[in-house]
Amino acid sequence: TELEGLELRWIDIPLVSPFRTSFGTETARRVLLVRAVTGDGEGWGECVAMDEPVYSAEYVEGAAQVIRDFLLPRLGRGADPWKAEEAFRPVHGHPMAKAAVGAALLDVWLRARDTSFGEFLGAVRPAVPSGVSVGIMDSVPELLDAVDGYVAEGYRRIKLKIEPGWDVAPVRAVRERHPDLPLQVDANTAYTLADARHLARLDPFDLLLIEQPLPEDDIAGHAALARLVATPICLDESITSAAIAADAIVRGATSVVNIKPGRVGGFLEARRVHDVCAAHGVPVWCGGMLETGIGRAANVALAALPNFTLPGDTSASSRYFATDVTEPFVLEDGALLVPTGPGIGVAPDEAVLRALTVRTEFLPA
Ligand SMILES: O=C(O)CCC(=O)N[C@@H](C(=O)O)c1ccccc1
Repeated sequence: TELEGLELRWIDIPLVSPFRTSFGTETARRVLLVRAVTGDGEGWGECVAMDEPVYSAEYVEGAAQVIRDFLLPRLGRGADPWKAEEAFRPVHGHPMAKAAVGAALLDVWLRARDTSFGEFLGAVRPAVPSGVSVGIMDSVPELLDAVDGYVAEGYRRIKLKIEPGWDVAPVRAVRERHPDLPLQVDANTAYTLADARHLARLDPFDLLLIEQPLPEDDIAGHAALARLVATPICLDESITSAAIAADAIVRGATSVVNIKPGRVGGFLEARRVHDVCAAHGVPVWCGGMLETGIGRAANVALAALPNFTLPGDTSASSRYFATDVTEPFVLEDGALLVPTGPGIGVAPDEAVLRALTVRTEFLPA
């Protein structure tokens, strides 16, 4: 069937607590949602770009313009997710903008065929174990309180944000408090190869991995670092496609991969990254970008694929939001249930959406 148009919807959703990473602190999210309208109905996608280009080069206003001026015109009235991926290929970069449109088209395509994201992608389990990401805090006691709370909630893995000056001490404190807890760290590119000896001081704490210690374009640097530290290196920002995942793996730059559909251009490519990593015996886990229930639902379905063998940043809605845009995702025995309804299996609550909406714009195909 034909595409009638895309609705862009900007929402402001507050965070339950400030979230500090090596590139800044967030207290609320400006989120761009995309609703695809076709003759078959509608589908939803969430653009994971932040308000400012500090995680990667994309940002909300830029993504909206790329969708309006460069992606939608290339779709014409086409609504086929594969043809859309092909139509977007001449546009360089902008994976998060592409992924948001692609997810909305895939959602409406699957709803029309009464097929869930999980069935379509190849989910092999009904629930996925949840990890949780813990931001940089003002003090170690404050960090320990936060970690204790998440462990009490049942989270299966803790990820600590680190940066120079906040790394060995907080990791040591958490490890001493929780000797058997699956634990990993995320540097968000905050270190250099000169920090190798310092990062090796994390080796005694039995971490699952060190995520993206170096800048995203430094594949060779991560390969050199992997030879200098014992803890496995995991890449996030560096992995923008299945081909790049394969290159990073064969060059010894990464032995675990964080998959984020928005970072790689969409769910079709995310599955290719999963498959390439599986072919190399490299485990993957599902990263997070503080998604609302719309993006979270699709991520949970992806995280149920066979090679997602590590808990991801697929936390409960309450980790970030007092009120989610959809029915909240709730931790059950430390896991989230994979939605079974058609498409992403969830829908935004109209009243909540209206209350959070800053602006909408309908773009006719
Ligand atoms: O649980 C979540 O959704 C967030 C997990 C997380 O730490 N995301 C990090 C990241 O670098 O992966 C991030 C934080 C803020 C903005 C972008 C990314």
